[in-house]
Amino acid sequence: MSPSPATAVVLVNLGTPDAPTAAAVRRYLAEFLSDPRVVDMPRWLWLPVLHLAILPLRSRVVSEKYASIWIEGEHGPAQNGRAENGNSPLAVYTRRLTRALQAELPQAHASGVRVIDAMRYGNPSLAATLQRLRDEGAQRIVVLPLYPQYSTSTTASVGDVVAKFRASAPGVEVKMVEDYHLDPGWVAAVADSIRAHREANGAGEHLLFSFHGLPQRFVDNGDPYARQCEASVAAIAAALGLADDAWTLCYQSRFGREPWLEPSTEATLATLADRGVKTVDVVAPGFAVDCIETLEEVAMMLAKGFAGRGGTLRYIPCLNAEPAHARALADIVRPVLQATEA
Ligand SMILES: C=CC1=C(C)c2cc3[nH]c(cc4nc(cc5[nH]c(cc1n2)c(C)c5CCC(=O)O)C(CCC(=O)O)=C4C)c(C)c3C=C
Ligand SMILES: [Fe+2]
Ligand SMILES: [Fe+2]
Repeated sequence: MSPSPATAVVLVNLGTPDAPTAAAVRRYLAEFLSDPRVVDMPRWLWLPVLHLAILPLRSRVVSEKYASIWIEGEHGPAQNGRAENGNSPLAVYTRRLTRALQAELPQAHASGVRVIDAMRYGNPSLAATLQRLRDEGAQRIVVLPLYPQYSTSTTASVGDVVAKFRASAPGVEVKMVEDYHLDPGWVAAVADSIRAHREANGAGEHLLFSFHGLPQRFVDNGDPYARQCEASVAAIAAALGLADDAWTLCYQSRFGREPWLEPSTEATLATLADRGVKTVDVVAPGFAVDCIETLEEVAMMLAKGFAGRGGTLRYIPCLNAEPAHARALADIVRPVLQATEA
């Protein structure tokens, strides 16, 4: 066997349950929702609420949603110590994107670069992946969180794991990409995916840019997420030459009772239906790959709700493992790799 390359790129996504069962969803949500970056209530208050009220109810309901989108028949070789979560769309597309990026980067470093996928929560664990790379002799690691827009709840949480690893492995150089919300290659790839959808299906009467939401309080406390979502959309709309009244930026996937970013995707669709709009295209440029929030919430539930109001919602898939996506990420990673070689 050839020795492992001394340079690695780690594509990090949020994470997903190992199976579409209540028990697996409970394990995953327990880890995810215990992260103070995600829910910042005092632990003594939040942990009892989480374990006694939220997890018992939500795990079963959400496991049925996962079951409705689980990808069948994907039994590729086990990679990166993965358990059986290979068939969650988020895991499948992240793994395919990792392979596509690997194919884009062969010449980036004299000794070759190994591209590997990892998850902030669940499997394959980011912390364990970084430790394994160190044990296998990696000297330089570039961590690329698959969040185009920076948020403390997502990117900074990956940063926490990276910071802990750095402290435990002073000999390894670790760089992390903070965001790529205005990267020209990424903006062009998203714009091209919308253009291709419009060429194939005709343009809908209105285009929604739907992003995962965040408590408004996070933004009030300085989280740049909403500003970066707005900047991404302005750049994508400009690349497409869209008129200002042809699109709306909105936020989906609300969780809990406090105010989240507005307007919500659901309320925006209701307003459009009331105005008599019949066809709406929805794209989700905050998600690198499709997942429960795009496939179940948007393409299934919100589409059903809009159909009930007499309209048609056409969901434009995420960039997933498209070659243009892998090329954009390669262009983002290459200069960081070169900077680590010096
Ligand atoms: C307080 C709760 C949550 C915050 C804050 C939050 C921010 C946030 N999340 C993403 C991206 C994804 N979230 C996903 C699922 C998901 N998110 C929450 C809650 C918060 N997210 C929950 C409870 C769940 C699980 C599903 C559910 O129970 O409804 C996913 C998909 C995971 C999958 O397996 O498919 C992604 C991706 C971002 C970008 C973000 C802040 C900007
Ligand atoms: Fe989320
Ligand atoms: Fe959700």
